[in-house]
Amino acid sequence: MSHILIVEDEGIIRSALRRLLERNGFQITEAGTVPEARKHLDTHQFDLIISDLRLPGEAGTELIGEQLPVLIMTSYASLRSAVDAMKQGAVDYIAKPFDHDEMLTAVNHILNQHRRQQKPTEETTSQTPASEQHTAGMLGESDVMQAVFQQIHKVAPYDCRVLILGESGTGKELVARALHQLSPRHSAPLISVNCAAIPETLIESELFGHEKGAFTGANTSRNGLIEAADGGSLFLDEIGELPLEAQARLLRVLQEGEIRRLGSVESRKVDVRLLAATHRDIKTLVDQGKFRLDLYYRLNVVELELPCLSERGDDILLLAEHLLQQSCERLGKPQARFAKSARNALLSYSWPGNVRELENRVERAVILADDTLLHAEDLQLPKAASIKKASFISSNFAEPQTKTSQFADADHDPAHLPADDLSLEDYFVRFVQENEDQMSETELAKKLGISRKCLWERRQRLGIPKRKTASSK
Ligand SMILES: Nc1ncnc2c1ncn2[C@@H]1O[C@H](COP(=O)(O)OP(=O)(O)OP(=O)(O)O)[C@@H](O)[C@H]1O
Repeated sequence: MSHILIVEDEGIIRSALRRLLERNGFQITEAGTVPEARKHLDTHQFDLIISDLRLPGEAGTELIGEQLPVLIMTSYASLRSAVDAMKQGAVDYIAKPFDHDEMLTAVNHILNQHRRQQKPTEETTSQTPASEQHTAGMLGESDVMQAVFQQIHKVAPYDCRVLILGESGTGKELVARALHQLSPRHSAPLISVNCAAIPETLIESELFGHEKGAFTGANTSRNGLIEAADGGSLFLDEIGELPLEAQARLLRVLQEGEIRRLGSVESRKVDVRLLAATHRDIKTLVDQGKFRLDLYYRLNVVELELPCLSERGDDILLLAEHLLQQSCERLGKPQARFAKSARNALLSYSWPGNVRELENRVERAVILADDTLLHAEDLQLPKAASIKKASFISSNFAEPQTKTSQFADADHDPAHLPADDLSLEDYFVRFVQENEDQMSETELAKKLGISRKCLWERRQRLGIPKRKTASSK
């Protein structure tokens, strides 16, 4: 079980965070100040420190450098202080009040990454060729993944822009992290922005920053995320969703190496390495007039394409075993293993949701199985006939009998139900699946009467990643 040290002087926040993390299987120790935290560090082994930035006496950043990952919380949601913390070596930051899911995602991500980083060190001593097996936490022994790792190692040291392509859940964000970690910029921040998750009206001010009074509600001036990445790398995920106006501004930044905040007449120099990713076929977006050709050329200095999970052969088992071990540890369950039937099922399923879907199915199997030997049924893989749609829908749900997971049976797939029988969620799923090939995320959100951020969040919650289609990769 991972042991986390929480350093927070506000008792209410500290105990709320403790409850959240304990409910999710972590062992917790609390401290109110940095000296108190140091006493615990002297006597106990920890896997992660989560510390408030501003504490009475010494700042939370004083704990950085203890050989442990430090996640900084800041109620002063100023990007500047968070970025400063990252420059000093914090692995991530989170603004208070934090969202529970966001906190758990950050914690799990950091712990996974930390564990993976420990492994290559152990393996280097036993002469394993590190670059071929693990590239900054990515697993894969298949030829296709080895080719990807080689490309990453070749490209990372140079300052060139990289466009990462691949279906949803194939590991595009991990590739961006690897490129940053293996680059000379690794000690500066990597700022990741999901262009599909930021409301269209805010995207320009988030990226480029703004001056006071630049628009209604701009009460103070603010740095944008591009400036926050100065000296480091900027990862623009789902770049295909960037509105055309923001594309024009981004193009200017790339051409001139300068940024102009909204409402400002002055430009500032920025030194940022741009990494971008999309699951869409960006050339089709260019043909449709939705993506600027000149920006595409600027971004696409090196193109790196990730194979779908089903093309990675035995890597499916390698990843599944790894995820199984991680899930058992995280959930505090005895170590489980796959029976032959489960291994065969893992290899013959088509994995439309790729590694993310595999993660979800393995974790659910660990939670629900009564035994430590997991069988094919425990993975609840949809039958061949309903794989294409049903597998997306049930992949994120822990309970086997939820309304959504019953779609694994094609008769209950919302695509086959008459419109009158649909719940609002069914309707949402059906509408998205029927229209996503012809519409951009912005158009879909507009038709549904919700924001793009909300669309993105619901896609995550309902487990309907954007899928490969004629107009998307
Ligand atoms: N080769 C790999 N080894 C280990 N874990 C992996 C690998 N590839 C992906 N993952 C894990 O799968 C999950 C999805 O990966 P990631 O978020 O990088 O995918 P993505 O392509 O960026 O997805 P999306 O397009 O939906 O944003 C993450 O939890 C990541 O850690």
